[in-house]
Amino acid sequence: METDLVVPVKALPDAKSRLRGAVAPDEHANLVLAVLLDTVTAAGEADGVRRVLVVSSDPTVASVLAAEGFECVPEGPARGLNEALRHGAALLRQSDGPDRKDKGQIGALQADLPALRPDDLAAAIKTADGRRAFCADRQTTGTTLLLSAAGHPLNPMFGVGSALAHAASGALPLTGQWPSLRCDVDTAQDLAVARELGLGLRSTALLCAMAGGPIEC
Ligand SMILES: Nc1nc2c(ncn2[C@@H]2O[C@H](COP(=O)(O)OP(=O)(O)OP(=O)(O)O)[C@@H](O)[C@H]2O)c(=O)[nH]1
Ligand SMILES: C=C(OP(=O)(O)O)C(=O)O
Repeated sequence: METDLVVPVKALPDAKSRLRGAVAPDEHANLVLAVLLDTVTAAGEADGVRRVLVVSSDPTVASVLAAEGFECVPEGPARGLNEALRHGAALLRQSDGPDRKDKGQIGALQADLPALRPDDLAAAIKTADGRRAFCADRQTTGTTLLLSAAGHPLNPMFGVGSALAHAASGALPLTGQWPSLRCDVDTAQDLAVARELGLGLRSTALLCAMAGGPIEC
């Protein structure tokens, strides 16, 4: 069985506000884009992943992803992270052929995993084995990956304390090590941890290119 992933991204001027200050103000949007590209590149290379669909109404996000060959659709009429995820999941389900209808697993993957390794994501999906499941972030309170049960709705509950909410909804906590899947970057400190794990090519290139930036190359 293969899994389709929805990756939500806010409008760039508002995105990753807690990460502001990690790089110069005029590089913030480029950092958000580099982190996104590293995330979707690794996700697309993971065994068990069939499609990666970004949901964002930001035109720059859409054009950068299109240029790199990734799928992006605008948000639907309802605003908010969980609404964007539901919208992406519905579009994926609608486009399923008869062989997959009502059988596929859909996941929500955060867009801020710049150290993501395809093998960590593949191992988490394999462990879920078609069950509703989630992977908590390294602080254990947030969620970096939520998987629907095969053929069932995603029912996303992202937001403050989402790990508890997902567990309470019956999702299986995925407890493997998978540090790259747990390291979402909300703050400059998270970015430093991701850097220790090993950033993807885009984030590495951006940070290296910045004179006096946080990475010495
Ligand atoms: N499409 C869409 N994505 C969203 C929305 N709200 C949050 N996201 C995305 O959901 C993911 C998780 O959100 P956060 O980690 O809180 O990221 P953020 O909201 O950009 O960060 P902060 O401004 O620091 O809270 C990020 O990839 C966001 O871009 C939304 O309303 N629509
Ligand atoms: C919205 C979430 O992300 P974060 O905690 O990284 O803001 C979440 O984990 O549910």
